[in-house]
Amino acid sequence: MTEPMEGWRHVFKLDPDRELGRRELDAVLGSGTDAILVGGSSGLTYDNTAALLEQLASAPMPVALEVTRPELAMPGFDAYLVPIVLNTPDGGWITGRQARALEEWGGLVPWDKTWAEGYLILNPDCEAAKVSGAEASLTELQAAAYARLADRLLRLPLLYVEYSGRFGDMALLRRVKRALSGARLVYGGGIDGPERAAEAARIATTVVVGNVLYVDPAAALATVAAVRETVPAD
Ligand SMILES: CC(C)=CCC/C(C)=C/CC/C(C)=C/CC/C(C)=C/CC/C(C)=C/CC/C(C)=C/CC/C(C)=C/COP(=O)(O)OP(=O)(O)O
Ligand SMILES: O=P(O)(O)OC[C@@H](O)CO
Ligand SMILES: [Mg+2]
Repeated sequence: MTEPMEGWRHVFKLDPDRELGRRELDAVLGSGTDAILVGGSSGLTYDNTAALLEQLASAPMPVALEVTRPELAMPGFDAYLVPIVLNTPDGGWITGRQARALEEWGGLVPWDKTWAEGYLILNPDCEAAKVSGAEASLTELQAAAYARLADRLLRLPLLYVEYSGRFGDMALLRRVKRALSGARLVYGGGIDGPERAAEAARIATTVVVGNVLYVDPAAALATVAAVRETVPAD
């Protein structure tokens, strides 16, 4: 991977703090998804993350870790993504915690497979918004301004529009897309089956499916084909 998420249209996000049966996990591994992202905004520990990594040992697709705590730094993943929350007034979640973690891990980070992930958190009720104090109720204009900031000023490789737990505003997502020139647009939140997956895939380059896997695995698995069959409208 020379660019982050290169070739990833559909991604399943697995949360080490939640249980997925072996049968469901095998179905994910055989689903044809482009990648697995291991992440969550609370309850992640070294032990539960290492255990999930072990369960994913036979994955035929890349397995990446969203590094949300310093103690999750561990070898064995194909890629590491470090979140930066763009829309929080609390600098601790923009660069503070990341810099402190790099004091400890900086010399060991595999930089050729590590990237920053600019997060625009837009569901005020999601855990990530609460944890990071994100100002998540944004107008289209405000969201597009953050997109330009990420893309043009900070030149981040990824912009992750995050509605975790709720399906987002697709008109806003389209506006964000138009504001980007180089950053890859990643969308996640509230995809509960193929229809919403296709809607998001018409706009975003990468579509992330999380919670539904734990409540309705069949609906989750059906999102893979839906995303693959959808051509993004530019
Ligand atoms: C081998 C080796 C040393 C590997 C190195 C790995 C590495 C790159 C280490 C670098 C160290 C480093 C920089 C670590 C970062 C530490 C850190 C504290 C970063 C801050 C992360 C951050 C901004 C978190 C805020 C919350 C957030 C944006 C989380 C992203 C994931 C997310 C939104 C998950 C969804 O959560 P979920 O639980 O599903 O939400 P719901 O409950 O609402 O559904
Ligand atoms: O869990 P859902 O709502 O599918 O969201 C996926 C992902 O964006 C969470 O970080
Ligand atoms: Mg989740």
